[in-house]
Amino acid sequence: MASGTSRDVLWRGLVVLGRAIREQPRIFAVAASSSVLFGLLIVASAYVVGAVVGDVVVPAIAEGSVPTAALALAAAALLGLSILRVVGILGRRLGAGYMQFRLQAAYRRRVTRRYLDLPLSWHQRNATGTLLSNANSDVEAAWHPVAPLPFAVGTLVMLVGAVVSLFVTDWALALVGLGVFPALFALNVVYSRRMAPRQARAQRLRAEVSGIAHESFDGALVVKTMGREAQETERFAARARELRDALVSVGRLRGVFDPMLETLPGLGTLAVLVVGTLRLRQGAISVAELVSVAYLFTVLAFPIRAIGWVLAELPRSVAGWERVRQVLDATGEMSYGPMTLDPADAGPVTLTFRDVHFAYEPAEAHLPGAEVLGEVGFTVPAGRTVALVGPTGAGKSTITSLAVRLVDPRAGVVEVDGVDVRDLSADSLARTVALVAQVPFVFDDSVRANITLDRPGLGDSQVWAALRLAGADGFVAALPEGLDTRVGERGTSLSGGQRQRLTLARALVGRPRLLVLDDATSAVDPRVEAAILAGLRAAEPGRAPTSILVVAYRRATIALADEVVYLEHGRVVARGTHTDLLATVPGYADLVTAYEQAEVEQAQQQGYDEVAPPLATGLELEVDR
Ligand SMILES: Nc1ncnc2c1ncn2[C@@H]1O[C@H](COP(=O)(O)OP(=O)(O)OP(=O)(O)O)[C@@H](O)[C@H]1O
Repeated sequence: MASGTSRDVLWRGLVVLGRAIREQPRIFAVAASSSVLFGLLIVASAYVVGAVVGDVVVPAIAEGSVPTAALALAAAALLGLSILRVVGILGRRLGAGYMQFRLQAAYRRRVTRRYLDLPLSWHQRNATGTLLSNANSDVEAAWHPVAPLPFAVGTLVMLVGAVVSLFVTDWALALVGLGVFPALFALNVVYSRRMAPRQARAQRLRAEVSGIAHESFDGALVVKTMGREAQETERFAARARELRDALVSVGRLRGVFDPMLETLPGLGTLAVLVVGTLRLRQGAISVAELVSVAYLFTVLAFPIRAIGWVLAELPRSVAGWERVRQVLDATGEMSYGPMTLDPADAGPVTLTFRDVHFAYEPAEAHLPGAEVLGEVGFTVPAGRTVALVGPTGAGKSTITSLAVRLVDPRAGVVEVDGVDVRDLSADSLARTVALVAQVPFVFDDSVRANITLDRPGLGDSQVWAALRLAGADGFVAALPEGLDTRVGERGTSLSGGQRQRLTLARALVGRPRLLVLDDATSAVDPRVEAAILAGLRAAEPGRAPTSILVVAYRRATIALADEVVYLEHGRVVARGTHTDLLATVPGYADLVTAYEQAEVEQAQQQGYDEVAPPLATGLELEVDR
């Protein structure tokens, strides 16, 4: 079983190497041919050294003088071989390095590109730490054996050359070679087979350690506030210990096999000297030939290790490659249609949900996912605001994800201006709709970069206009370097409400024709929130009002909406104006009242991060509706 598995790993490893060669054929050709040149030069140098000893040194000792011409020729031959060997080493090393690092870079790009293409459901099933490990250490591991590969290929050619030259020299010495070389090869194979499960385990544990570390850092707040430091440290330490043990076991195996691999060629040289001396006595070989063969055995030892390096790295490479391939082969990415919504028309669009059903993919693929939305139908008319209201878990966030096509419905259709969102091109969709999530994500960059995200054609005037609309111009202007202020990792130098408004400005600067707000201003003072929403609804010179779908919890925000869609258990229970629903739907009235009480308590307990400015004239009337 074990050897079957190792054979399997060996085969799969060779397939991975084959892929590496197919991807970088030219660089591999340069590196491998340099290495073959080096290998053949090793064999040649053994015979040149033998010839120098036999034809120059021995006669010189016998006669007590050295003919200058012979000495000069010997020196020139040895120097020439050395220079050619340097060329071979240079070509091999440069080629192998280029090949390895180019493959790593290409696959890092492919993996991260794939992450961006894969759907939200895939990301929800895969931990961030694992994704980091895939793009980093798994890609590195996959292409690790590429570094010694050209050397190993050159060594194989060198071995064939060495055996042939041994047979040409003397059959008895050739038999010694035939005994030692296959034994070395076999030892390398046994080594790599033993290494296979150990390396695979270490690679898996590396990913797990990275996953736990990432989760602990990400959840540092929870860990600290809940006093879970010790448990979290132990959780990490336990897996780190497993990794340590796995690596120690790798090291132990190395410790056993490395000396054997080192000793075997030495024993070979000894055998050559014993057998060679006998053959010399019999007059079957000359001194030059004996020296050549003994020298050959000495210099062969090191290159043969290259085969071992490749074989020993194969299991780790296979483990890394399989994990990388899982990402590259993962399916479920959304295919986009060819349609676009007329970009010249920057006016608001109509969003329509028609009998939409949705279920999340279950954790276990064979189980059916429970339906979280059923028969959902409503419309956000162009330029109007619709509020989604419902108890927790009712499906509000799911609806916002469907509206911006982060996920697709199981049945039914989501339309923008009468076009199924699945038929829209990715570009057109991104230009038309924008989602602002409850948890804002801010990059460790300047305020300006966070808002423009390198989208073309966005100057400072547009950035300030968006900040104004998002109610963020005041605090940004007060920052030490204004738009150039860096906001720290995840915007740590900003308050929650400031971060939310920054992400709102980011969505607004692209002038979306439909804005989807998933409780996007929850950390902002309610009156500021209402002012922002009122500003978005109002048409200004040069700016049409936006269609807005907003998940709302506050009475003031809900009251601003033209229509309220009230959800319970993934179904639309009632639609109408806030006032109508208050009067006719008891569940709705209870919920809004409960929200209001919670709001008052929150305001009393913590307040908000910024004092509300006076509301725009006339807004108070609207809010108090
Ligand atoms: N990634 C997910 N995988 C599986 N089920 C999910 C996932 N996200 C949400 N759900 C389930 O879908 C249902 C609707 O969730 P959703 O987040 O849309 O509700 P919500 O109304 O926005 O809730 P809240 O007000 O608490 O944010 C819930 O039952 C929830 O458990």
